[in-house]
Amino acid sequence: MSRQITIFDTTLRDGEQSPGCSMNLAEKLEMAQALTDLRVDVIEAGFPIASPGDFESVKAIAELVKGVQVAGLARCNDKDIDRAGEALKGAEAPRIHVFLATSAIHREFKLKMDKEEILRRAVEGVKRARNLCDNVEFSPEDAARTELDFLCEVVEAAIKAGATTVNIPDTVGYATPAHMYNHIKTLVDRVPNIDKAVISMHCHDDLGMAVANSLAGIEAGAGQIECTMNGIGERAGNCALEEVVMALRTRNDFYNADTRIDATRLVPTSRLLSGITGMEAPRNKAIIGRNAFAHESGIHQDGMLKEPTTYEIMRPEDVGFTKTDLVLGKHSGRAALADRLKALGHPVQGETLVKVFDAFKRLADKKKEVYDADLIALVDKRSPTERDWSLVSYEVKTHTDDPPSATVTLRRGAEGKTEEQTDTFFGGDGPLDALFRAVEKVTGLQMEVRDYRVHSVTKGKDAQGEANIEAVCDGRLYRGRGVSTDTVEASTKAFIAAANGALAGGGPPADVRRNAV
Ligand SMILES: CC(=O)SCCNC(=O)CCNC(=O)[C@H](O)C(C)(C)COP(=O)(O)OP(=O)(O)OC[C@H]1O[C@@H](n2cnc3c(N)ncnc32)[C@H](O)[C@@H]1OP(=O)(O)O
Ligand SMILES: CC(C)C(=O)C(=O)O
Ligand SMILES: [Mg+2]
Repeated sequence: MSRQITIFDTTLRDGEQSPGCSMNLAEKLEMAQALTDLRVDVIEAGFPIASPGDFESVKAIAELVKGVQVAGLARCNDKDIDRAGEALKGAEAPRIHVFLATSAIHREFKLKMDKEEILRRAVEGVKRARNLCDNVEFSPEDAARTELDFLCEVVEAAIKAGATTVNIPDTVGYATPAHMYNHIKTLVDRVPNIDKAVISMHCHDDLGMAVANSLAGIEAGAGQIECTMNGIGERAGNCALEEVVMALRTRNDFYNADTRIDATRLVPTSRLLSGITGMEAPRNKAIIGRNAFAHESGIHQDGMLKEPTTYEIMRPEDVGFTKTDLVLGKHSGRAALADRLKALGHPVQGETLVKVFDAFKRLADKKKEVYDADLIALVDKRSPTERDWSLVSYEVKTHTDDPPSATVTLRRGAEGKTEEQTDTFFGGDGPLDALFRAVEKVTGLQMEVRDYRVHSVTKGKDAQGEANIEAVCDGRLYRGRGVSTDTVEASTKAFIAAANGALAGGGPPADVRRNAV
């Protein structure tokens, strides 16, 4: 049977200390409910002495949430502890969390207290909190940089005074996994009453090791992890809840430990927090980032289609994503392209797949990501007849003081028997008009553009533009559509498509349409 690790969430306290992450009461309440639904064991709701607003938030959260412990932070002084006790009065399961730094640097420069005074104040603080609440956590702040002998002494005294949890913070993110393992193992081996309290990890991410250090503590015997959603917190942040929870679950074979967390709520909770704080998680963030279950490389996509465990150690549904995302781009291969086209209702195989794949790669070289609409635009093409012109190249020159000029090269004919023609037009109302006139010169048609629209059919800066043109030729109306990442090219293609319609003839009378409108 797996050992159950307590998840102490401090998103609303240490997380909120992250510059730019302050939350108002309504936001804190919404977040506290989401953390309860996520099934964290403890919510550290705030630091009640910090401000009237923080006191009210802790009080409101304590009264709102059920089935979860609510903690309030306090320094080792009477006012802080009493204020925390007051804020937590309405909680179903309150916890007072008192802290006092123990490292030499903090003793000498910040607190200006010697070891003796630290010991005395820690004991007094824990005892005062115990008079208000049965559930008391003590944190020797900066424990990771505290002399081990003194740390053992303080921890033993805090437990004797009534602490039910002893939290071992790496306040400045200085530790490495071996360092943290050694700290916790030393406490386990040397503190005589250590079995009377739960050992907790509270690691910061200054060297990017908060999750690894927390896990090292679990290996050495810790039973609680303090963490925040998306890893927000002081400076580089705290241990990320989603990462440490999924590390324990995915590597249960190694840790033989798990949590009560409903992991399917990780992504929604992460997104709620990003929405509230305006701090988006990076795309490549483990577990909850947009790329965490996305694959663009052909070899990986092929593996994923054959068997998802080839390239994924967790299932996206397990953490709250709907599915794996096979992103089509310049690194993708035929397997993923054919799979996506089939899902879009355009199954292609054999020679057609080879041709579409070729066009897809050329498009992907121009675009960061190829979207479904791009693919449909690639395959949804009527086959050209021998009479139809297609665009080979264009050049357009435009200047504020000179009239534009445009040169187009068009091709027509069947395989092996094609002709290319180039012509140039000087003048016109603008670059597009000059291009359309150049097309007219090649095709020998006279077309009057009656309607012209261009819009984006895919997302992003490198989106595909779609141009639609209605033009009149010999009193009849013809429509054309063109798609490209370059809107000028899309427009020229649309005009050529309308011209091909005119070459075929048989368009509706132009004035009939006008009356209908
Ligand atoms: C590692 C951590 O995350 S600790 C939590 C950090 N979080 C915060 O600080 C957020 C909320 N803080 C605040 O709103 C304010 O700092 C308050 C209201 C708590 C205190 O404000 P002030 O009274 O103006 O004090 P200030 O913040 O300037 O300095 C902190 C004081 O607390 C003392 N102190 C720090 N930690 C402790 C402690 N655990 N126990 C007792 N005293 C402490 C400092 O020595 C300093 O005392 P001094 O003024 O006698 O030198
Ligand atoms: C208050 C304590 C637990 C803290 O946040 C830290 O030491 O990082
Ligand atoms: Mg902290």
